[in-house]
Amino acid sequence: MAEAVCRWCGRLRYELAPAATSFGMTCLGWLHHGVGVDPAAYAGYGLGIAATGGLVWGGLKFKSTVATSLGVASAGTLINATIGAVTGPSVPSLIAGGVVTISSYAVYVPWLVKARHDRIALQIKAAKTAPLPDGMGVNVGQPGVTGDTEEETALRRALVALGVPAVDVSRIVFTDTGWWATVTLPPGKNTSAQAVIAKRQQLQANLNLPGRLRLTEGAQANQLIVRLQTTDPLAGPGIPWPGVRVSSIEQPIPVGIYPDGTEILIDLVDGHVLIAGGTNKGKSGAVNVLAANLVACDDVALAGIDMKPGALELGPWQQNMVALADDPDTARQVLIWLKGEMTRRGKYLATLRGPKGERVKKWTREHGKYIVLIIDELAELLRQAPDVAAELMTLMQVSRAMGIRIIAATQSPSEQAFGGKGTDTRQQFGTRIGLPVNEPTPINMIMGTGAYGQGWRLDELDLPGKTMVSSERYTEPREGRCYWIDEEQILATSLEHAPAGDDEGGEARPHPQPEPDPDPDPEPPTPPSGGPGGGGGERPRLRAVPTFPDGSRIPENRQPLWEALQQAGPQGLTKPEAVRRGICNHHTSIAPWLAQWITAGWVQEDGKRDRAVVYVLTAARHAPTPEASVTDEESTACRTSL
Ligand SMILES: Nc1ncnc2c1ncn2[C@@H]1O[C@H](COP(=O)(O)OP(=O)(O)OP(=O)(O)O)[C@@H](O)[C@H]1O
Repeated sequence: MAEAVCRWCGRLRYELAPAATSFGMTCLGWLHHGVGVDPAAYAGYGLGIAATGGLVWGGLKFKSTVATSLGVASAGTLINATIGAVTGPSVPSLIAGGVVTISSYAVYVPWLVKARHDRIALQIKAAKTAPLPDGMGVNVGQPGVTGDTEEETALRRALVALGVPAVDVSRIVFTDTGWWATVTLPPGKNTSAQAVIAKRQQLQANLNLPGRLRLTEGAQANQLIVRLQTTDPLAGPGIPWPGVRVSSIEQPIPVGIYPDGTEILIDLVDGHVLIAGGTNKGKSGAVNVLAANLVACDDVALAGIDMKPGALELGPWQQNMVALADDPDTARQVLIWLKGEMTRRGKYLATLRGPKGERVKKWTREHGKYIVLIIDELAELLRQAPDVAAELMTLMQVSRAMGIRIIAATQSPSEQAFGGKGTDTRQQFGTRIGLPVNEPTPINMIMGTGAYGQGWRLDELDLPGKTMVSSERYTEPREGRCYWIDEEQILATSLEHAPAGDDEGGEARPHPQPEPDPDPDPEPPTPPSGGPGGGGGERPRLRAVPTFPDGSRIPENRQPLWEALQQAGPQGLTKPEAVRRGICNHHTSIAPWLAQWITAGWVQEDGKRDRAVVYVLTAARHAPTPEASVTDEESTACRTSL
């Protein structure tokens, strides 16, 4: 309390000076009255009043405002003290004190305002006209540019040296991690908060205080919030993930913490989530923390698209997922399935009525499981399969009401990465988890238009996993750090929450529908009768894409010939035989294809049969392991049954 009062008095020292002087002199007079005033003292008071009167007379005569003002102030103060000394604490003394104080303010306030205005104007002029040689800065050593703390003084002087002397600096607030203050900037050409934010490095250098400087725009365009972080509680190798914390997707999922120890919460039911940042800055960490919590939710069916070859990132969660795609073809199938599921759910919701007979417009866990699709490397997906952008857009726009959520992670959040003009899916991400980036350019792409200027400085996040989250819950930029989940935790969590009793996962996720057809069926099946229905939908059946031994895709028109060669085995196949089997007709030119395959070493000519060349597929010897071979079976990366 005492400290707060002292700070307040320190801040307003110029404003309080006349009142303090008058009060002090009145008290001195009363003290003198208390100890007894002798004739010599009366003579002293008289002499003093005469001398100050003389000063006033001299000042008026020689037209010196300073001497006159000084004389009037001193005379008033002395008269006040004399009355106090003569009468002691009394009504006349109080009246004299009041009159002197009020009169002094009548003169002092206009002077103070003018002096301050002149000083600021002078500083601005000095900064703008640069009377000093370039690079020397403005001399800010003059008394007057001071605050009531060392930090405020440093800040004021740093701003003056930058050419934007503060009109006002709010009281500095000290926190566990540093301090912050709101600065009101002067009018001028380049004195807006935005302009100062752009010169952050220079201001930090001018400030010359240890710590990291952060600047954001305040409530008004001329207000600047200055934060200096002197200690970083989020530093260090990582904040260990505390384990699964939710049992339903409708609960907020903790993904990290803020410096004050509060958790960063993601409300997945509120909307889709974008996770974006530079390479190796912690995207997978954030994805895994979300996935680890989601696999533990009974009301979630998880699906994944991982564009890292071999589903490197989402692979560990495969057993907890209804489908995991790892290439454009299977990704396309997952999206088609999801769209079918969306339609099915929409039709199911349309059959439901609320307690008052109203239509049900929003999916909740009572209607069945939510479906969460995690896409790792969104940009890569849209680059390799640009045609899915429209599919994705539809899903993102419409699927929320049907209990479908998308979590997309990307490291190159360009417009193209979101589907390009017309299908820019960015607007659909209600929650954005921004991770460190190497340069400011992608910040507005990730956090939204104008975010950089509003302080979403992802480029200033200095450690992997550091994050700024924008969502309905968090509207102000604030630095936090994602939990770090290690491989063992991922494996243990995945195992713990894997569907029990069946490696293929069939038993663990009871399905309201009979085993689905091999091809995704966009027709909405009838919701199950009785229990809470419609939630499960069909597990997508992802088919492996036939490929040549080098992994490239076999074009559709060549697949029958390739398969016929496979079936023929060492006996080989001739063109007339191929024609007889309906693979081609006499006019189809299959020679160029066969020539290509011979060049690639997959097919060999093996003499003649009935005067026609026999072609034998030798690629079996080069073919990959059975798991990866081209068959009618599902790809192992893309499990299909629940
Ligand atoms: N939350 C975190 N806390 C501490 N360290 C982290 C955190 N997240 C990531 N890291 C560190 O950064 C490294 C890279 O993280 P991660 O693999 O998640 O990045 P990424 O952005 O997914 O990479 P890529 O660009 O290859 O997809 C990790 O190996 C780890 O050392």
